[in-house]
Amino acid sequence: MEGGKTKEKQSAVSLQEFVSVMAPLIDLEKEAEISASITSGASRNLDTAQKKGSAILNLKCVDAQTGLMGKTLLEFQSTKGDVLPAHKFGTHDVVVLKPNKADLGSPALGQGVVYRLKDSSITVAFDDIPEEGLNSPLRLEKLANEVTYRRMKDALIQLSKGVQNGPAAGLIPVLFGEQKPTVLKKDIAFKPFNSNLDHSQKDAISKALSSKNVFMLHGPPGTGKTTTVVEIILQEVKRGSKILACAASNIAVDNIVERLVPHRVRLVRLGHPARLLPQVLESALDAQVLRGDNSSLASDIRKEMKALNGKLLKTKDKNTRREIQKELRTLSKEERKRQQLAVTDVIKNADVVLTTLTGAVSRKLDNTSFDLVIIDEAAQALEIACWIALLKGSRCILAGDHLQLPPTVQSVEAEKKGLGRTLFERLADLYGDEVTSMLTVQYRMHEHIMNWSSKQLYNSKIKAHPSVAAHMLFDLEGVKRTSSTEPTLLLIDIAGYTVYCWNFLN
Ligand SMILES: Nc1ncnc2c1ncn2[C@@H]1O[C@H](COP(=O)(O)OP(=O)(O)OP(=O)(O)O)[C@@H](O)[C@H]1O
Repeated sequence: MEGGKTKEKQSAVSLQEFVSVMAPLIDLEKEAEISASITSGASRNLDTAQKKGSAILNLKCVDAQTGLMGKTLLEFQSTKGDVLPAHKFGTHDVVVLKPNKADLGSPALGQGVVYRLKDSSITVAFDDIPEEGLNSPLRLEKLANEVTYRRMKDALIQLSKGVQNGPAAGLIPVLFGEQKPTVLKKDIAFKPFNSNLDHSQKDAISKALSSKNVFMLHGPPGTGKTTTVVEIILQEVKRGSKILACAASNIAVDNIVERLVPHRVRLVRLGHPARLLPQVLESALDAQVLRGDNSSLASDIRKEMKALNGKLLKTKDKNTRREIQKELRTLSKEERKRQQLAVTDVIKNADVVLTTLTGAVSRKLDNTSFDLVIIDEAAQALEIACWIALLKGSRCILAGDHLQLPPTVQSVEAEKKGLGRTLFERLADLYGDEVTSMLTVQYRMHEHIMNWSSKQLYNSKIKAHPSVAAHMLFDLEGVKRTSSTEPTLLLIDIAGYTVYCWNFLN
């Protein structure tokens, strides 16, 4: 396996060492994130919070729409001008809505996920519409993502105890170097769904299919890592495997969903609808639940309950009231059961469940185990986040490139002590070529751009596919051949206003 020239191999880590080292590092990282957010001591004051970008004050609610699978979308604008003040909110952030004048620690009117951002407005998806307070000035506060840390801590606890009988019982010793990985001696032949696969992709897929516990797909930039992951999923579904496919980011998960949908795979995408790309919403759990029989039964029950509640308000007779309340309790129990059944049905019937790594902790997956857990972009995910998903399966495939950017770690101390060292990198050191295949044909860039990284990082093994090897910007439709489109690579030093131009063709 290619490991770059400067990287030093680190010694194997035991399960117990991993657990004891990681637990305090997760706390450090959580503290670093909280201290950058509104709840920190440094920003107890709302104006400071707004200056830091973690709160937007003086908002008015200008529109409310239902949609997005039962969520309520509330749009907010500034009461003080056309443009929102500078802020650090992004789509997918979890936020709370409060009256503008409420104290920092006061309860929220509602919690939601940022759905859309414009210069002049911010739209948030709420599960329930806040009942009161929307007519007064409001503010939004960005929440530190504490849930993620809690989920990682839980995975660590599960790892350290009680997993002996879980689905990953056989996988854990292999990933901590206590047992050797098992690989079938004979490569598995398969009939590809994608007829364009190159030799390195086919070879990797064959090896992935013959792996018994762990396989690593090393995909340098533009070499078709996700294309290969999709083919592996299709082949595994054909074999009858139930698969959990994850990545650290929502966008990477959606990318796989989009590529699987044309193959009519029975799949379900878990996650808040406000966080999904519009083109994958049909595959979302919420959408499929709403289409199910149990869900329409639950909705009938809710209508019945609404009518009964109306009757209850008008009834004075004690006995009749008691009867109605009893009936309401029974109906409420039935409604919850139907909702849960609707979710269970969808997950049970799916061959592929797709979610972010931290989303894999969902209660909805509590009683489901998988034949295979696939993690895309595994070299950009914290190892402990990978374990949230890995604990649910007996076999795993990790796809990534540990020679590209590592995951972002906010705490300098946690970074120094190893929080950012990925499972992908660790296994590359532990087992290397034994469990790894590298993709070697790239489909993205001109050969001259590729050559540098190929030589420095991948032992000159990467080849450019003929379709891109010599392609130039001016080959694109509508792009003129000029001094700035002629060079293969143009670096502009904007700090010194000096333009350096490398024309690799000369
Ligand atoms: N065998 C192939 N034949 C032709 N085109 C291919 C092949 N494999 C991948 N591609 C194309 O190469 C591009 C990169 O593929 P893909 O997105 O799967 O790669 P990746 O390695 O995941 O990318 P990234 O560098 O973003 O991680 C895509 O446009 C894809 O369609």
